Amino acid sequence: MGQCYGKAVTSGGDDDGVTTIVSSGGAGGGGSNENQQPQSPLPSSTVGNGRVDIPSVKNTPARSSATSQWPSPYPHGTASPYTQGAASPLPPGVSPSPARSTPRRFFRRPFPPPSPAKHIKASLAKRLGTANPKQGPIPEDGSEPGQQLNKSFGYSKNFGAKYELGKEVGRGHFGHTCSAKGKKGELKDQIVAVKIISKAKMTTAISIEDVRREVKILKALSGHQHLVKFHDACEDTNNIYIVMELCEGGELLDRILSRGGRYTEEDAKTIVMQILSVVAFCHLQGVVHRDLKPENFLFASKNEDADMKLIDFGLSDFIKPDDRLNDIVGSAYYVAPEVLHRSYSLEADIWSIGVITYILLCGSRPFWARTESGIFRAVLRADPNFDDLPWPSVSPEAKDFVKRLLNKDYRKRMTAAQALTHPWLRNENHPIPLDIFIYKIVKSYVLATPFKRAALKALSKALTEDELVYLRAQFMLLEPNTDGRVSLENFRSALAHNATDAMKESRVPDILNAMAPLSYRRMDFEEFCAAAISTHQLEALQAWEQIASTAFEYFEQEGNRAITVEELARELNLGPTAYLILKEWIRSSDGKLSLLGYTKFLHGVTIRSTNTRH
Ligand SMILES: Nc1ncnc2c1ncn2[C@@H]1O[C@H](COP(=O)(O)OP(=O)(O)OP(=O)(O)O)[C@@H](O)[C@H]1O
Ligand SMILES: [Ca+2]
Ligand SMILES: [Ca+2]
Repeated sequence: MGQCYGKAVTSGGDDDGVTTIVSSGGAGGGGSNENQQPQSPLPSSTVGNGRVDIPSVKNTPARSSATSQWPSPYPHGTASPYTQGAASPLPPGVSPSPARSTPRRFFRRPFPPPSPAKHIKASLAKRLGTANPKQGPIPEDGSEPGQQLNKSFGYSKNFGAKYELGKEVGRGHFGHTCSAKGKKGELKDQIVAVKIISKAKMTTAISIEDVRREVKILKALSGHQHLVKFHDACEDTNNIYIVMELCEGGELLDRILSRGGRYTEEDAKTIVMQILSVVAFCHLQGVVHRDLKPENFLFASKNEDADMKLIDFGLSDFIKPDDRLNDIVGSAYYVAPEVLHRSYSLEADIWSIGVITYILLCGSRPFWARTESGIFRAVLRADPNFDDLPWPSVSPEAKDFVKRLLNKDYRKRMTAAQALTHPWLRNENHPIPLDIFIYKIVKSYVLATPFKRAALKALSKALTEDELVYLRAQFMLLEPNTDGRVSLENFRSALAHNATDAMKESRVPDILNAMAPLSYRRMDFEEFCAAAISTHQLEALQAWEQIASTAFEYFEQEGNRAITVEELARELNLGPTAYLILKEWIRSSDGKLSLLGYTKFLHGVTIRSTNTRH
C-alpha cells in the first residue's frame, strides 16, 4: 500500500455484484437459491486488505437489469422480481406471510462478507425538499441539470499544514483511509486516521449533503466509548479529509475470519454488548446508522480485549421520534425487511445487529443467496436456520436473543437498551442506557383512553421478572423523586443529561411536548410499568398466551366493563365497517370484553386485520 497523497480512488460505488467471502474449504456443497442449481465452488482471489473476495454474481446472465439494483421503489413503479411476491403494500411492520424456512443450501460457512453499501437515490426528493419521493420515479443519479454544485463545506483549508499523511489503512466505496501524523496543536505528533473523500465523486447535491451529514453526525456523537473519536474536518479543492482516532486493531470482520468464522458465546457477548451500547446511544440521539456490519466496527488496538469502535456514518441519518424513513440504503445481508418496504426507523439497526450476532454465533449468514434479489427475498420471507450445527450446542438464551432481534415485525424487536437486559447478556456487569423507546411508549400511554390504560395496567401486573429488569433500570434512570414517582420533569432532565448536538438536530426533545399531560401528575413504578410495556413485544414471547390470560384475570377484577360496539370502534379509531368483527370481541353474557377481545384491543387494529373497511 502506498502513500495516500493524490491517489485516485477506484470507484466501487456502482458495483452491482454481491460480494461474498468464502474461506478455503468453506464453499463446497452450497447451492443457488435462484435457479435451484447446485452452486459450484468459486475461485477466490485476495484483494485489498487481505480479504478473500469473490464477486460471485457480477455479469452473470441471471442478473438482468431488473436485479442489478436495489429493490424498485415500490409501491410505485414496476415491482422487481424479488419484490413481486410481497408487492402488496403491507402495513408497516407486518411481515409477508407465511414465513418459510431457509433451505439448508443457503448456508455455507465461514463467510461473513464485505458488503457493498449502496444508496438508492429515492432520498433525492426528500433531501431536496421537492416532490414526495413516493409520487414518481426518481432519477437514480440524482442529477439536477443546470445546477451548479457548491462543493465548499466550510471546513479548515490547511490540511497539509496540520497533518502529514502516511500509509493507506483501509478503503471503502466512498473513500480511502490513511494514517497521518499531527504537525501542530493538540494533535502534534499524534497518529490519527484520515478518511479521504474525493470531491470529484460528489456529482450530485445529495452526495454532497451525504458527506456533510456524515461529518456532522460523527462530530456530534464523538465521545462515546465505542464510537470512533472525531478530531477534525478539512477540505481542499480535491478532497474532504475526516480526521479521527486511528483504530489499529482492524475490522471485526477480519477478526471473525481469523477465528475461523465464529466466536465462542462468551466472546460474542463482549462484542454484542459493545455494539448495543453504542447503538443505544446513537438511537437516543435520534441517529440511525443504517449500515451496521462487521466491516464498520474496528478494534482500537491489536489487543484481544481492545475496545471496539463504530465507524462510517456515511449512510446515517437523523430521525425525529415519530418519523419513518423511506430511502432504501444499507448493505444487502444486513438490511431489515421494513427497509425494503420503505418505511422504517431505528429498529432497522437492531435487525442488522441480529444478523451480526447470528454470524458471530454460527459463522453463517442468516439470509443468504447468490444475488441481491435472492437475499432480499430471504430477508422478507425466510426464517433463519437454528437447527444446523453449531446451533444445537448454542445456549437457548443466545438463540432467543437472536430471534428477538431478527423478528420480521419491527414492533416486536427488542430495542438496543432492552437487548442489554436480555437474560443472555444480563449477568454481565454493564450500565443500561436510557431508552428513547420508553419516551415513545409512555407518550402513547398518557395520550391513551382510560379504558386502554386500564387494559395496559392489567397487562403490567402479569409481567415476568425478565421484563421487570428492563423497566426497573429505565425507571431508575429517570431518577424518581423521594416519593418514588416520576413526572415530566424527570423525563426532561434524563434526556438533557444525555443530550448532544445530534439530539437537537433530530428534534428528540420534541417528544416531551407530546407528553404534556404528565406535567400535572406523577407516576409511580407500578403505573410506569403499565405505561412502558409494549404489547407487540410481549406478543413475541413464548409465554405470551400465559401472560395474556393472567392479565385478563386482573382486567376482569379491575377495568373490564360493558362496552358497546360503537364505543369500542371509537376507542380503536375504526369506522362502522369494523362493527361486525368487533362484535366478536364482546361477551354476549355481560357486554364486556372477552379474552380474545382483550388481547385484540391491546394489540390495536391494523388495517389488514380488520379487513372490514371494504
Ligand atoms: N478510524 C479508522 N482507523 C483505522 N481504519 C479506518 C478508520 N476509519 C476507516 N478505516 C478503514 O477504512 C475503511 C473504509 O472506511 P469507511 O468504511 O468509513 O469508508 P466508506 O468508503 O464509507 O466504506 P463503505 O464502502 O463501507 O461505505 C474501513 O473499512 C476501515 O478498514
Ligand atoms: Ca464502511
Ligand atoms: Ca460508508
